[in-house]
Amino acid sequence: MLPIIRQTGFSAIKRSSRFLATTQRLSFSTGMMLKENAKTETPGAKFNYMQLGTLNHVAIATKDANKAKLFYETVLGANPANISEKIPQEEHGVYTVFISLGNTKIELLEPLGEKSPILKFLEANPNGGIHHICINVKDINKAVEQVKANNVRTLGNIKIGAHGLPVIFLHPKDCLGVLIELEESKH
Ligand SMILES: C[C@@H](C(=O)O)C(=O)SCCNC(=O)CCNC(=O)[C@H](O)C(C)(C)COP(=O)(O)OP(=O)(O)OC[C@H]1O[C@@H](n2cnc3c(N)ncnc32)[C@H](O)[C@@H]1OP(=O)(O)O
Repeated sequence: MLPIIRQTGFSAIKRSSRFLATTQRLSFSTGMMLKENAKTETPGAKFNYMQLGTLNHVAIATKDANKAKLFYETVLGANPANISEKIPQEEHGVYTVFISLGNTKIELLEPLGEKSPILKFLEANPNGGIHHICINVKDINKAVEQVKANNVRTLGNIKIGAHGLPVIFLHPKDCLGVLIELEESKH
């Protein structure tokens, strides 16, 4: 039994059990070794404070965003009023088109420039495919602190994303094979 449980009574036991369950789930699902001292720290101080929010968008890489946009509109019946223009995101090396679905969005990504981060993905997947998911977080700095404490690599620094809000990408090799973008948002 951990020293913290012996010393601080029943409510601490409940909190510690919840915390340990959380760290065990994290350890199981990511297959990563959690830092040795994490189990003895105050519940919530190092883990689970980033407050994962709703799904912001699912991003689909494509060689031609206008063609993809037409597919969503004409074949899948997306309301044109819910589809954005194709917008260059110079800092990210992509063009984006957003299709609002009410509770979330689809982001169509087309490469912009020779250094676009989605070029290799499209080489490997010439017909395009799901490139990343974006999840809202309340505080991106805390989120970065928490993922780094769990040995998840961030890709580059926090940047301003397509919605004018801070975003950061997490390495797919550290996230069960999924490229994850976190966006600081109230949702
Ligand atoms: C506008 C903005 C916004 O929404 O606000 C955006 O969306 S910007 C959207 C575009 N921006 C970004 O994606 C920024 C973050 N992305 C990156 O830094 C990069 O694209 C990486 C994810 C590191 C991939 O790098 P790179 O293209 O050089 O490929 P790589 O061949 O070295 O990839 C290393 C390993 O990761 C895998 N890998 C690569 N891309 C992946 C993806 N999207 N999902 C899952 N796995 C992926 C590869 O298969 C490879 O695995 P193996 O080693 O097993 O073969």
